[in-house]
Amino acid sequence: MSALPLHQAGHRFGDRDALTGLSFAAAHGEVVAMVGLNGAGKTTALRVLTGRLRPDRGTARVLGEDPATMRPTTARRFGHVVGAALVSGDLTVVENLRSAASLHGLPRADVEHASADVVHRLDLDAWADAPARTLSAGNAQRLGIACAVAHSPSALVLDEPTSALDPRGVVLVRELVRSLADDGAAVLVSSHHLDEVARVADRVVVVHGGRVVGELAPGDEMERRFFAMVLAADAEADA
Ligand SMILES: Nc1ncnc2c1ncn2[C@@H]1O[C@H](COP(=O)(O)OP(=O)(O)OP(=O)(O)O)[C@@H](O)[C@H]1O
Repeated sequence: MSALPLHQAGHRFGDRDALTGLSFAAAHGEVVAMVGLNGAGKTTALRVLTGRLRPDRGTARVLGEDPATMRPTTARRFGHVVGAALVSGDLTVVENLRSAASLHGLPRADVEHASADVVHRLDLDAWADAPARTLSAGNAQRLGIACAVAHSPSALVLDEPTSALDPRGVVLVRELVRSLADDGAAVLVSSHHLDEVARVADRVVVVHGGRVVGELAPGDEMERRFFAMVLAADAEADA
């Protein structure tokens, strides 16, 4: 079953079309990457999926529900980082994680273990007792992701999750995302890095001009095929 479908989603900011009939889905057990040029519509699509924007047309569903009116029981099975993460600067890394896990409804008995586990998986051990506001940009990004996954969500949406990360962080996030999908989660990430998504994604969706213009199988010549799709879409729009 598809956990994260968008169907013919449209959204306009003033006189600017951000989404122009965007459709795709991520199923349980798969990692789908959305790639596209700056301004293609990736973040707008993810904001629709997290309920922060209502599409002007079309539909979005997360775990079978409209994200804007999602029941709390469903929201607890969802994790996302799109824009600012749900992190308090005054709380320590571990306190933030306990808080995020509890807010997502993790049983009290499991909160401690889940928090410690994700701290370790994202190599934040040395910062466990540091206030979040003292973290470097890369470690703050790791913490935001950690807070989104501590409850082992069934659906996960991450906007450019490795933009501030060092090469080790990139590998750790890749392993984390992969293991969540292997455990059955539907994962959707946006990225600018074709070589990186090729390593983690089952499918790579190309967004251009607010819609999906093709799909790349991870592998050779992704860059060439990416630009061929984008140029073909531009030529079609100009015709
Ligand atoms: N709040 C806003 N107000 C007006 N226009 C917006 C707003 N947010 C996005 N846009 C416009 O919508 C279009 C899609 O933007 P979006 O941020 O979704 O692109 P993106 O693919 O995430 O880009 P990037 O790779 O640069 O992050 C762009 O033309 C952008 O200028």
